[in-house]
Amino acid sequence: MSLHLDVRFGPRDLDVALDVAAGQVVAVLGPNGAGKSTLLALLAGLLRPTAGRIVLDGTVLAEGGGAFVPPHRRGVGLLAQEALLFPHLDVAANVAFGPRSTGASRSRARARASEVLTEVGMAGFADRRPHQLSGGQAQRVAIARALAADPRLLLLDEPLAALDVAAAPEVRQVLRRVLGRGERSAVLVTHEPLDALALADRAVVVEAGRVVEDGSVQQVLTAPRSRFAAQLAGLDLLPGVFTTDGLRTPDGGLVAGLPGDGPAVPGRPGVAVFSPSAVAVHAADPGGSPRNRWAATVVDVSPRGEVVRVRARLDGVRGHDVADVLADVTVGAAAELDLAPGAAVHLAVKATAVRLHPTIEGERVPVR
Ligand SMILES: Nc1ncnc2c1ncn2[C@@H]1O[C@H](COP(=O)(O)OP(=O)(O)OP(=O)(O)O)[C@@H](O)[C@H]1O
Repeated sequence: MSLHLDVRFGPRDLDVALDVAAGQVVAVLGPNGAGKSTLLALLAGLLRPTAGRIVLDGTVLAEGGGAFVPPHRRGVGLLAQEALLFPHLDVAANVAFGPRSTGASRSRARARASEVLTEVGMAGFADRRPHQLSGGQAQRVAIARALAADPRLLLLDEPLAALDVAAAPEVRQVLRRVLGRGERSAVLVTHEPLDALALADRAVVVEAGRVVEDGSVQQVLTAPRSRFAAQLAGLDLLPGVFTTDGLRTPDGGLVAGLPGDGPAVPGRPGVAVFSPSAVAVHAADPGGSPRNRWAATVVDVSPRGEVVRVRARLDGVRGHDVADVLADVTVGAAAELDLAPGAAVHLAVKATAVRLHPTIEGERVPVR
């Protein structure tokens, strides 16, 4: 199976292109309201794209203003946050429901249910009713139900989000097993970077209805190019435009750094990424090289284990919260500098601690 999607959904300003190769698991990350659920709804057939198309294994599932395959004929399985089992059916009948509704005989559907219940470690629960299951067990049954119809593509919408901390690991294990063999393609919407690391091969970051980042999960979390991924990874990120000397940031300054992944083409957008631990905080301008020094105002100071995390807003930028820089300083330094919201500070970070990555923001991801 392979998925090719290049769609617009006008009412929610979504414009996304995405290809998923056979057996690949793609995690879709992004802030609230970014369009992740809308993307899944378009794939599942709950919404029609206003333009563009979705093609699964050569079959056009939906085309703006044209073809539209209804949800139950798509060969797409959807797993939601809640298990949503039929309360009046036992576990086996819940799982057999999918194959039955696509025409399998009763015995064939039962046999298939038994196979997938074994796969998720729930074979011993076939006769139970949903109300006799824990949250984690119910979600494992829901996974079995999604698999029973042999979907060409699995859609997972925050499958662990509704589970308590004790149940999430066992369900994550089951998903690892189910997705880890490279036999099933899946799109996994998650807020949790650990789930992306544990379950996905690739991560796509969606912000404001656009793909702003697409790479291996590792790459997205260690060398983020989007504000959202930088927050997930706990890194600083300043957006800007490349010049021949570095990256011009919204405060008008120039950031120098080491090359990142990809070319720094003058005039093209990029980001400077660095760790809060690499940022030095001073009461007065430390002087020295003119680069990578900013006058800033402290907006928040919070303890964080052994260090104090300072959030400071660059003075050259107005009403632009992307220009906040996080700095981790020792408790002693925070006291000595008398750091509190409103304090004027100077920040400095060495060029060798900064990576300059090109970004795809504002561009369409090329469709292969
Ligand atoms: N049923 C709806 N009707 C109209 N607009 C909607 C509807 N659902 C979502 N939207 C809007 O569409 C945009 C994308 O929302 P969507 O739910 O897809 O984001 P999301 O990334 O899934 O967010 P979350 O992480 O909060 O679930 C948002 O601006 C949202 O307000």
